Amino acid sequence: MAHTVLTLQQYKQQAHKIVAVTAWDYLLAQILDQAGVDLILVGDSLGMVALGYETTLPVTLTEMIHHAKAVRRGVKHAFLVCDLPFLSYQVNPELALHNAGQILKETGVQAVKLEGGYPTLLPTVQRLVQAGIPVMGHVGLLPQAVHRLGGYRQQGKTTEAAAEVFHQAFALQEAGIFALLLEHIPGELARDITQKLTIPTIGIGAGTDCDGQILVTADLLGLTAQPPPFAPPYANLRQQITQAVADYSQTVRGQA
Ligand SMILES: Nc1nc(=O)c2c([nH]1)NC[C@@H]1CN(c3ccc(C(=O)N[C@@H](CCC(=O)O)C(=O)O)cc3)CN21
Ligand SMILES: CC(C)C(=O)C(=O)O
Ligand SMILES: [Mg+2]
Repeated sequence: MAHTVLTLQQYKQQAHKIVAVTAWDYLLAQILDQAGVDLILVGDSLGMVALGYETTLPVTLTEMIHHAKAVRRGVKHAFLVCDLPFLSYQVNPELALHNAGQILKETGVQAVKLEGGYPTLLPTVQRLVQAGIPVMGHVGLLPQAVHRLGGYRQQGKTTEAAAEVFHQAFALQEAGIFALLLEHIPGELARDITQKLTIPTIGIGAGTDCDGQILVTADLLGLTAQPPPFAPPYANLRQQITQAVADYSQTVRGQA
């Protein structure tokens, strides 16, 4: 059975953890879906892992749509979400609805995710939800705000900063998001938010007490040259690929 927003809500109620990963192409998406993950995010981190940009800021709506269409063809069961890229939703709610709607129409993903919330983005979240588009929230470390934050540092460390993340989480739930991504915040803060919200939380670098976990697939597989400190590799594909190509090269050159 294909997953829906309801599956994710039930998982929270049943204390059944949500397994989420990112994808950017057909091949990996098909493998991830067949491996049985619950949620696949076409994350704008694809700008860094698949396109070689230094940050996620240059990623365009056209690029996200291109990758999301490829991912969609590989996914049959997982709930499929696409990140709204930088500047596709911050200008005003109407432009955000136009862009999010274009993503849903052209790619077949089921939901979109956007970074941040209170105060300016709440009307935007409401606008999308009213139009029938499920929206996932994202608080804590916001990679699209890397220049304002001064790096990819952990957020919510002081009492005031923690209260601010908490406030954002509640305001977004109130605005109608169906799930919330918590990135790079202390585990206790993520646990408190998870206990107090009725919608599921999905953590990355946010401890073990969220309703689910997400990792960038390149980090999970050990493909990334310099993964974030909170992303443990579950395979060593970078090294295995290097070895496979070395073996192949030796075979070919041996045929001289
Ligand atoms: N491959 C990949 N994995 C990710 O999880 C990811 C991306 N790319 N791109 C978008 C953002 C960027 N992320 C990152 C990147 C680096 C750190 C990191 O190195 N943090 C250090 C401090 C960095 C600093 O001070 O600037 C840390 O100790 O928290 C954390 C999250 C998470 N996201
Ligand atoms: C936090 C992560 C999962 C994300 O938004 C991305 O991969 O773009
Ligand atoms: Mg993202």
